[in-house]
Amino acid sequence: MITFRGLTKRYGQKTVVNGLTSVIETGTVTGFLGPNGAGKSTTMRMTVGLDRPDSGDALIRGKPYAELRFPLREVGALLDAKAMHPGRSAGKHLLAMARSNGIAASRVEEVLATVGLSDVAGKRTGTFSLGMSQRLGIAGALLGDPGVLMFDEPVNGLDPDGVRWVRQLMRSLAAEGRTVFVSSHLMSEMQLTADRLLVIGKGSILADAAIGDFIAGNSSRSVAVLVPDPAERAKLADWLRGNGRSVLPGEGSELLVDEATAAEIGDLAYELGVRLHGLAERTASLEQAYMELTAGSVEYGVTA
Ligand SMILES: Nc1ncnc2c1ncn2[C@@H]1O[C@H](COP(=O)(O)OP(=O)(O)OP(=O)(O)O)[C@@H](O)[C@H]1O
Repeated sequence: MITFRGLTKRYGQKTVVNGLTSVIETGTVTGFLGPNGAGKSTTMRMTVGLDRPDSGDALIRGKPYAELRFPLREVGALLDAKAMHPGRSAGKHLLAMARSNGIAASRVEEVLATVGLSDVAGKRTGTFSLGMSQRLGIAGALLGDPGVLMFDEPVNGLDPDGVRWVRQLMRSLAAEGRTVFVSSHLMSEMQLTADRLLVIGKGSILADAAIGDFIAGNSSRSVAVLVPDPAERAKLADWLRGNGRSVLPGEGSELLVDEATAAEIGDLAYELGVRLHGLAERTASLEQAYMELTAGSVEYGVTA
């Protein structure tokens, strides 16, 4: 569990993390989302003692990071994949980390195998591609077998196979009862990986919810209805509009009815004698819900 209590960070005049209060639960993957510059990395850095909060705190299983005797055994973090000594081999890099935290040297081989880097254990990390560095960073996070894991954009630079591997890894870490806190800009990936979401904009919380509730609460539900006969299509659309419903023409013979259920529209069509070729509820994607929620919090956007 990670607990944020009024966590606040200012750089000069700017408050980049503003009174963040939340509990990141064990046994779940919590996605940490927000536009560029929202304060995600700063929050994660403060959690592992790399930045000092101006007020408030972040606790790992109830303790500040500075009070953890062997921090790598409590919390593993991948924050900046390229932040390692370029002249050191992957194996030596992990061995140094293990030694500093009283972790058995045998863990090095284990985690290298887990991330698929056993064959390049002797290679200098400076020669690694971004994807390999990400894998090594993940190996470092797993090294101490910690109960809390934090990953800042872990799929950055990974190929599709690697992206899927990270997704499965996050899911299995959470299934083992660990706390997994992960930031990403890949909404489709987050939709597949996360149980809960913490969304921030300009340093403040915009949403803290289960992913299903987040999508339902930040997007409208619609039903796509396929009515092959134009006259019947107009009849159905007119009836709905006459009853205060919002109806938009879709592709071809399709109508899109806002805030409706398939059962409701199916029953109505039956009563009106309108023949249907299709009826499907459209659930919004995480991307749509996220875009609607964060529209006012994008700092570094371009106007289309
Ligand atoms: N060392 C620093 N000195 C001054 N400002 C900083 C420093 N580190 C971060 N900032 C500022 O804090 C804000 C939050 O940055 P942060 O990297 O935490 O955002 P983020 O949500 O991780 O963004 P991204 O999605 O782009 O990685 C930004 O405006 C950034 O410019």
